[in-house]
Amino acid sequence: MKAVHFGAGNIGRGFIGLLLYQSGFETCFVDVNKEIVDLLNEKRQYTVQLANEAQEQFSVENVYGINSVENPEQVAEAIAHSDLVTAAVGPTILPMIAGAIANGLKKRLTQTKKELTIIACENMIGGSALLKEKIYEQLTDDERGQFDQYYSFPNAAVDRIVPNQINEDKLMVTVEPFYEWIVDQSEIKGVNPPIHGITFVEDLQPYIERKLFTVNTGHAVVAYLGYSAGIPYIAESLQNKEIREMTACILQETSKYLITKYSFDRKAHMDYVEKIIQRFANPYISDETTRVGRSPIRKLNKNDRLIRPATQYVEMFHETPNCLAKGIAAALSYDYLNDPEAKEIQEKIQQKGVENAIETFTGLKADTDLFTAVCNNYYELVSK
Ligand SMILES: NC(=O)c1ccc[n+]([C@@H]2O[C@H](COP(=O)([O-])OP(=O)(O)OC[C@H]3O[C@@H](n4cnc5c(N)ncnc54)[C@H](O)[C@@H]3O)[C@@H](O)[C@H]2O)c1
Ligand SMILES: O=P(O)(O)OC[C@@H](O)[C@@H](O)[C@H](O)[C@H](O)CO
Repeated sequence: MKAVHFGAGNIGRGFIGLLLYQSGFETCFVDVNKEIVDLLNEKRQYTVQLANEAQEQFSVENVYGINSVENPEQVAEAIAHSDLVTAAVGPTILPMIAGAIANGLKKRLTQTKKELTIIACENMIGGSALLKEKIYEQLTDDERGQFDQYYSFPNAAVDRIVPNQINEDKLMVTVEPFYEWIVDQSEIKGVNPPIHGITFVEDLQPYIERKLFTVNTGHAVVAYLGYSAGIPYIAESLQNKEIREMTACILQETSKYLITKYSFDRKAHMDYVEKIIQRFANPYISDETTRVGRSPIRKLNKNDRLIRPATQYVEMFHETPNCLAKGIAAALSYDYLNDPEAKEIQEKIQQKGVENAIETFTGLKADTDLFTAVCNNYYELVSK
């Protein structure tokens, strides 16, 4: 079996590539990073190491790379002969890989009429659906009809903390032991991809919201508050009492929303939250606050980990989630200027004021209690 995976980065190599190999796939990594692609082609294998006391190592073999800038034709050819296409490039990059996937899928139709599953493994609601939308924008009506018949784009939730790597061996990836990959099987045409480690579900919504609004909401807040306190790493940030308590409070708010919306068992959900805080505190991982806080405009989007649980909370309980409001304010105050999105937010705040920035980046309306709470928390944070 052959898989084409876009994005040979942390999660691509450290999670998706590992499970694909363990499930018997040959994996073609498509990336724009020449160094990584060349190394994959030279070594044809790499090592994944677990971030725990035993530091267990796994060898991932049967891999190669294609540089999509230099060799777009090879990418199309690989997709035409593949049994699975996956991606982990980041939500904002999905539109940029859509053309290459569209070309490959068109070529595939000239050679076989077998079904194919395409899965975007990004931290967002509806990642594969967005990829499909961007691919379909490039097709004729006739091609859309054929794609509808053979290709499916099930959404997914992917969970494994993979920090930025600082290994001498540039292909090696250190990952946390925990992992979860959940795929919406109701969308799949033909048989489910035979990957050990995927959990197939009929309705992904509870799983993706639980993951995004617990792991990623909590993670983002630790990152922004940690950064603002001058702490470079996530685990170290959690040792700060104020940050730990604020994170717990925010996760109480998202839990209240999730438990009410999806009727999760309270005890099981609170155990899930506790386990996640322990994962953040993993002493064998050095995860930078600037990695976890990266792309704050994306994270402040109305459908992402901060605003969506806050607005859903207001809608459901008719009260303001004050801790989430502080987390949102912390994201707005994130002034790591090497991050282009943080820079853009800070420039907007300087030029037009924080009220304008809140409206622009979060979509919150100025006459709401949540907007006022975010604004007040922002002024409090920056005056410290
Ligand atoms: N790292 C994690 O802990 C983690 C966990 C779960 C989900 N995710 C999600 O996985 C995605 C990737 O995250 P990551 O941490 O692996 O990031 P990363 O930066 O390590 O990897 C992204 C890779 O995509 C490549 N890329 C960029 N543009 C490309 C293009 N046009 N074509 C092909 N490849 C391209 C980059 O060169 C890089 O190798 C994100 O959506 C992230 O939210 C990450
Ligand atoms: O990848 P992002 O930028 O959406 O979020 C940063 C981290 O929270 C994220 O990568 C987590 O490590 C991951 O989602 C854990 O499963």
